[in-house]
This record gives sequence, structure tokens and C-alpha cells, in this order.
Amino acid sequence: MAIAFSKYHGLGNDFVLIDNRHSAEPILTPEQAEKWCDRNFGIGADGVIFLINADNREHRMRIYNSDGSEPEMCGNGIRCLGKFMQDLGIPTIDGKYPIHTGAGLIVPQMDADGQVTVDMGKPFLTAAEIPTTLGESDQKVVNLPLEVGGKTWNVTTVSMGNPHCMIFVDDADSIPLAEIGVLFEHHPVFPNRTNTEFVEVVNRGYVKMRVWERGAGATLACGTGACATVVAGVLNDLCDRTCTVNLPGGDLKITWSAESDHILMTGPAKLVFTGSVVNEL
Ligand SMILES: N[C@@H](CCC[C@H](N)C(=O)O)C(=O)O
Repeated sequence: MAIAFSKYHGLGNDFVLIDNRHSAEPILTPEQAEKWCDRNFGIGADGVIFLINADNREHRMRIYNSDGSEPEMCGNGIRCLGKFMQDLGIPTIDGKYPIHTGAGLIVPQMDADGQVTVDMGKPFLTAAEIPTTLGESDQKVVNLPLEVGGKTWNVTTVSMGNPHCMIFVDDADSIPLAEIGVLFEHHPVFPNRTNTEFVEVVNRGYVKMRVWERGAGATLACGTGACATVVAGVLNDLCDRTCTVNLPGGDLKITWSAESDHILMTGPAKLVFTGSVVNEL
């Protein structure tokens, strides 16, 4: 059976999107998704995203990372999903696509200039809400020491539904991401593994971030990671609540509202190509 797909990216964080509205469960198994993401033997992507239709009105996002694991949320992915829904001709509700995710209801809005602004909801800040054994469960993990790879790093953890561990550094480009990222990802204090962000503050409104993603490795951008980075920057009094996050794939604009506690993320989402997989990969 041929399976149609569309390939999108958000700042180079790339995804295979599947219109899965005919079924309540993803049409691919995690193992198949891993094969589809393979950059040599498959289509190549950081993840596979499924548009699922709960009861003909409510849309849901499911996603597999390139290693087949299932995260709760994906910021760049949900911008791509909004664009995919627009390209499929699905009507918006006042320009918005409310989408259920593992992190709750997340709402991309299709902007007139082609960008997508997403209401990412509220961050989760205590250790109990973030899969970490760092600190007491009702305590925020802000600037706490953690030993990784023979070195002590000061870490701040924030959950956007999925877990993030931020480290503020003087020079983000000098971090050996592949070497150290994997050690953070699998550190025993993170029983659900973690995404890890190394952040260099250029000024209070502009930071440079390099990411090692849980289940995908080094990627060109991470939307939830950019949101978590600004929250961590505010908690450490290093950033303003509106801040541009520079990633290898480009910039994301993030605002963490003091009034609503919600985070808004603005960035691009682009269609790359469409195709169909005819045979089992
Ligand atoms: N790239 C994504 C995050 C994807 C999920 C992540 N790898 C996880 O396992 O939590 C983003 O843009 O947010």
C-alpha cells in the first residue's frame, strides 16, 4: 500500500508529515518511523508527525522522534503541522488551528506574512513536573550543579510538556555537542531522558542556542527548546521575557507573557516536497 507524505521543515528541523485523519492511531509503527527518518536508507527527517482527527472536529498531533521514541510535544513540528493543515485546505478557527498534544492544547496561528505564531501554553517549572530527580519535587531547578562527563555544569530545567535542561555558557559553539549531549540525554537524574540546550547570552533580548535533542541528536533548531531557553534565561535574570533565540537553522522569536504565563513562539514552516512510500523501507 502506498503511503503519501509531505516533508516540511521549521528552520531546518525537518519532519515527514502524514495525513492520518482516517485512523485514531498512527499508521506507522515506531520502528517504521525510525526507518523513514534514516537519512541514507529512508526519506530523512528528525521525526514523523501524524495529523489525527479525534472526532472529525478535534485535531491531534502524534510524533515519533528519529529513534522511534514518542515525545509529548514539538514546537517546530507544530508550526509545520499548522502549515500542513492549511495546505490540506482544513478551515481555521479565526486563523488558528487548536491541536491536542501530549502537552495539552497547543494553538498555531497562521500569520499574514507566512510565519506561524504558536501559543505554546505555560511552562512547567518544578522538579515534579519535569522528569528529573534533581532537587525536591516542589522546587524549581534553577542553576543547580550537575556532574556530567567529569565536569560540573550549572543546569536549569524547564518542561514544555517535554523535558529540557539548559546550561548557560560563554561560547555555545565551543561545546562538543555530540560528545556531551548524549551524556546529558542519558544521565540517571533524567529518568525520561532529556533535551539539552547550551545557551550563550549575547544580550538580554538575543541568545544563541545549540541543542542536543532527546531521540534525535544534534538538530538545526528546537522550538520547545527555544521556549524553555527563554524561560530559563528569565529565571536566571539573564534574558527579557521577549527574546530572539538564534539557532543553527535561524531565529525564533519567543515571548513569555507575565500576565497569562503563556509562551508565544513565532517562526517559519516550509514545505520541501511531497511523495509516497510504495514499498516497506
Ligand atoms: N524539535 C522539537 C522537539 C522534538 C521532541 C524532542 N526531541 C523530545 O524528545 O522531547 C521542537 O522543535 O520542539
